[in-house]
Amino acid sequence: MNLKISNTTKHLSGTIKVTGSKSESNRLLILQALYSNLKISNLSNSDDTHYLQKALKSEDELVDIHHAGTAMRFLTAYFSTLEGREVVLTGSKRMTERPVKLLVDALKQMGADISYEQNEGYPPIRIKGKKLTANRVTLQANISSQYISALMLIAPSLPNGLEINLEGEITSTPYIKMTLEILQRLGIPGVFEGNTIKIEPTQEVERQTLAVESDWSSASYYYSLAAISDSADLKLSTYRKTSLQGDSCLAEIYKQFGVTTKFEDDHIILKKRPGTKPKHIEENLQNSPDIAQTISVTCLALSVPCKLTGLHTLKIKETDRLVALKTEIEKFGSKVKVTNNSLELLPEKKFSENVSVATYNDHRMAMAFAPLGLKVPFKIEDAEVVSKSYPGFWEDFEKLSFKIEKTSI
Ligand SMILES: O=C(O)C1=C[C@@H](OP(=O)(O)O)[C@@H](O)[C@H](O)C1
Ligand SMILES: C=C(OP(=O)(O)O)C(=O)O
Repeated sequence: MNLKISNTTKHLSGTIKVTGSKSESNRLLILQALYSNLKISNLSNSDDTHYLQKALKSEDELVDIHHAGTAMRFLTAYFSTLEGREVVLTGSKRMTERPVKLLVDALKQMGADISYEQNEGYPPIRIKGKKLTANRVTLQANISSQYISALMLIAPSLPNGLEINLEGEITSTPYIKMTLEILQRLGIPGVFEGNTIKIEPTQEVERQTLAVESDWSSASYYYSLAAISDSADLKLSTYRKTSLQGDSCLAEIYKQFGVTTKFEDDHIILKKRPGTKPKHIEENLQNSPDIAQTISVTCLALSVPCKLTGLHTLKIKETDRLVALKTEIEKFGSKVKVTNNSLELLPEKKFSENVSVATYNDHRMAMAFAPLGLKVPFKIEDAEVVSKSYPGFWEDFEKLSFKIEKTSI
């Protein structure tokens, strides 16, 4: 499905209920599989969460989690602990290019039986579930925090708990802290100090319901809309002032664009102070890689030069996001320089017309570009990709006066 999008509204206003955080949901689902006393509310309706739920219920040997990276990593650890169960865990073509070696090696250190079905280091993998008794593991922490969260999630179910020693610079740290805090909220003792994480063995947790906060990465597209608009008044629910999600740093980052965030009850109100535009933007996004695309496009729309660093994980996500951003932003006439871990935007004041943005099976390519419709009409290819994290995205944008038409390219 290709969409032509535009929006000529001067003042943006509306109320949007954003789906639950995919990161929180996917952690809680693994924990629910280990501790049946746990109930979850406001679960994400994303494809990734859906495929994880399906995988956890499946009794088949072949388990396919499509594009869901966290599900792939979390299930690799989970299935390794299921005694007597044998699965082949696979995903989309892109998933077979997303590395799992560091996680597999760590699990093997703990006694797991995992082998590669095709290419060493990548899915599909065959896992023969075993009782894992080792209580100490070391792994490199600068490639993906998902490997570390995966180990932390199974840690309390191991007979001796787990001590995880992290080597090298730790990337995407807020996601590790989110995992720890969710464990602690369930009553599972754990600490993360320096380069060491320790999780205590826990047989049972108390009966309880944990409420998932709505997704902050999804909120980023509304921050971008507010920043690009002449004026805005947007109400997003359900959000909390103290979030487990690192992407809540958006509230701070978008102040530079004149976007204010007011926390009220269970929602936030975004307002745009008219006439505020930064001279340039410089951010290290090592702790919040998923908002790199959003910020790049906000800056493109406002012709604000920007330099984003800490982007070394972007190459192994749904697509190589650095290359994808450069290719698609340059279609609008601006220049982009990328390295292995940074992106620099050298914007032009005008936008090329009749651009068609390719999305590379990456939900965030579609959603990050969408707010640019406030400045110039353009097309988005394969717009249904948004369902990976936010299936209702286009309906929600229509509520904000976006004109969205199906088109052939
Ligand atoms: O643990 C998580 O829920 C996630 C961790 C991050 O991945 P990396 O640690 O690979 O950067 C993030 O990009 C991803 O969308 C979700
Ligand atoms: C990187 C992402 O997801 P995952 O790694 O779980 O596929 C994302 O949602 O931006």
